[in-house]
Amino acid sequence: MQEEIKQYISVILKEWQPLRAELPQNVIVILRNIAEEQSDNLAHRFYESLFKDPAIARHLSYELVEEQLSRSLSKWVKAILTQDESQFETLAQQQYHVGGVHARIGIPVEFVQRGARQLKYGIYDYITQHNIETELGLQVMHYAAMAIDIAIEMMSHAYAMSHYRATRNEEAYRMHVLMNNAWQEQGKQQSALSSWENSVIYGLVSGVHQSEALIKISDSNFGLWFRHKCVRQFGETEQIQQIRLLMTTIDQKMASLDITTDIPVEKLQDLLRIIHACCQKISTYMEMLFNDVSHMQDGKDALTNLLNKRYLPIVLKHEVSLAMENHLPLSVAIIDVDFFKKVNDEWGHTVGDRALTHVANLLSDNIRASDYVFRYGGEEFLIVLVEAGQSEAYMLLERIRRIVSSTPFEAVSGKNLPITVSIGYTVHDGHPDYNQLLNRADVALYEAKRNGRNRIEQHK
Ligand SMILES: Nc1nc2c(ncn2[C@@H]2O[C@H](COP(=O)(O)OP(=O)(O)OP(=O)(O)O)[C@@H](O)[C@H]2O)c(=O)[nH]1
Repeated sequence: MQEEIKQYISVILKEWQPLRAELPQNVIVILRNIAEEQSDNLAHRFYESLFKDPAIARHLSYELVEEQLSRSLSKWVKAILTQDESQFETLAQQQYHVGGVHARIGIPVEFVQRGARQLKYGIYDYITQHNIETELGLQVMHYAAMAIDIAIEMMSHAYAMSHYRATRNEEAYRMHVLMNNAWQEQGKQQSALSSWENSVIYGLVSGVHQSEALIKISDSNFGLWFRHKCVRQFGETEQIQQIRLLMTTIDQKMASLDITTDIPVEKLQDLLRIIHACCQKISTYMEMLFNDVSHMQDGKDALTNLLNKRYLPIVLKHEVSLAMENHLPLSVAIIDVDFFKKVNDEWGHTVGDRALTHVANLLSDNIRASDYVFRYGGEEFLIVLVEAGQSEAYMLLERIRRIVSSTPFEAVSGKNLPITVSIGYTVHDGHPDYNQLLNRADVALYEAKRNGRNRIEQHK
């Protein structure tokens, strides 16, 4: 779990734990009774209030609520009202999980808050209907309301963070597009870097440095671009951090010069060597940065030219809501190259890379125009098969499996290697969280591997 979330949880638990620790036994008993007798009713009340608003239909179906969500919410109510401090840590993590699911499904936070209000009304009704003595009733209501608020706050935090990440991705994407032409920008900045290097070399060698202050790299045109635009456009990537370190090294070396006196030749040569080596490294990191971006910009994986994973959530979210709105089938498959490590080990990474491109090409040549194929991980691919239920997905995937195993891959001239893939797939079951599709396809893939590879398994 991220450090930021851990800290957040620890602050909230510090508030929640004493509330629970100080509860008198008779309050705990009533809370337990409410949980036992009322949690199903409260869950029902929660969803009933939501379905009064037609806007919720975009996010949830009655069937899903009936079959799954109501039960989960009832369990949630029980846990919030009855669990003690020893279980709070787990409870907190569950709130984060739920908040993340809500963000993926796109259930707005205000709907959850509206439903939570119904839980409080329900608990209040219980207290008044059971003629619970005022002081006791007040304590029950106080704890129940606080505990619900605390749990919802954690959920909302997870939701907001998830949204923030998605927005940041979108913003990064927009910034890339704004850059218009990455190659042009790259050329411009590479030449700003060389021109700074040249003027520093000239200054140092010709002694101009004694009369004019040498410009630090961080204050040069390149440095300004780096500090203001580059970091914002690319985010805190590994390359950005390396470039920053290299710039600091250069500036520190230059600051240590005594420019009022002549610099000894060896010292000068040493400095020039360092500056040159650092600038070359900066240049290489810049190239990597722009290379990644130009591929990111069109959502493509650099090696295989397939879609990269970054935009998978956008596609899956869209396809899942289309499937739900139009009652259409949808399948997702994860495809993994069998014993791929052996290919790398025996033939080297370059051949391994070519094998991946070979499989990627077979996949994209053999899916329907409507489907999506992603590079999902190292030697894993993911296919989104739109409007394909169990049998159609199986047919399409079986065709792909056969084509891969029967198309020769020439590792080196005259030497063909057998390549096979294992496939796990699953059919959308109406749940709005696309992560479930990914998890289920993954489990099925594991089965396909376990059952001997070069085969397909479906998760049911
Ligand atoms: N050449 C190359 N290799 C990669 C790339 N990405 C991941 N790999 C390699 O893929 C291999 C995956 O190996 P494993 O996960 O052990 O699985 P496997 O050998 O395919 O065996 P099974 O999946 O169990 O059939 C590792 O050796 C990775 O280094 C890549 O982009 N290029």
